Amino acid sequence: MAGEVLRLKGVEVRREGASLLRDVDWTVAEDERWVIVGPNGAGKTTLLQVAAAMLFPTEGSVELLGETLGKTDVFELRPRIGLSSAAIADKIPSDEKVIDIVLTASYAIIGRWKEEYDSTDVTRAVELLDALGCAHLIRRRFSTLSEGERKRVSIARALMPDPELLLLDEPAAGLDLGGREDLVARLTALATDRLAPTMALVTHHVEEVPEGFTHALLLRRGSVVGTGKVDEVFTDELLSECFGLPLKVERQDGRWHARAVSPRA
Ligand SMILES: Nc1ncnc2c1ncn2[C@@H]1O[C@H](COP(=O)(O)OP(=O)(O)OP(=O)(O)O)[C@@H](O)[C@H]1O
Repeated sequence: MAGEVLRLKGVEVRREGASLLRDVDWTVAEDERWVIVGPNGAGKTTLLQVAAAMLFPTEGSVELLGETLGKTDVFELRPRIGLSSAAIADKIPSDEKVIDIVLTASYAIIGRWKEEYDSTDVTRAVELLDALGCAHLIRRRFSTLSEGERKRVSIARALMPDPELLLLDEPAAGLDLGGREDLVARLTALATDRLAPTMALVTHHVEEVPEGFTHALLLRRGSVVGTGKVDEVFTDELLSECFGLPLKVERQDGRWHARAVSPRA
């Protein structure tokens, strides 16, 4: 049986009197690929921040890669986790070269300074960029990339330190149809790669869930509405409860689709 990567028990996050997460239980095993789905403001990013050891819960316990949050040095724990999020992309200096954005992940820093990288690091960075369809961009400045290219470079960066857990916060947000489909195909390849890390991906849209993702967690107003295997969680009932409107959910050729049920139907 696969080992455990993450276990949240009774996790509560409160900020300025508001409950961002309430009594969240979530367990992730090594060979699982999770999607976290929910409407705006449900707490998805907050949950991912807890899973990335970037945010400590107000209450509850977090076991992460065999360590307990609050009893371990997070600076040793964080490099074992790959995180791709808009918040990180926003911190990248505008003149930073794509190759350096990926390379600097080896030191968990943003912005190349005077560090030395050996040829193995450079080869790995180029291979990752190539796997994500960005090899031709290595000399480009990040600020000149399209939204889709930025997303793919951010994922290559998150994979650079060979993480045990890969967390992707809305990787397909802002992409056009072609860009979304290209990214979903690349994430499908990653999800079905036996050697790829354990993964959790945040999205608003079931259409963005790549094949090969095995489990889903639904969040609404900070609470878990459903958790378990994707096909047991992506039901009309649970997704309707999660988004607060009557939805019809279908799976076709391995991909999911959801639409509102017309009142006349
Ligand atoms: N410091 C804070 N103080 C009070 N409320 C906060 C704070 N930080 C976040 N929130 C609120 O917590 C809720 C959850 O935020 P979070 O970013 O986790 O949601 P989300 O599901 O990722 O949303 P979205 O899909 O819109 O990105 C939101 O309503 C947000 O306004």
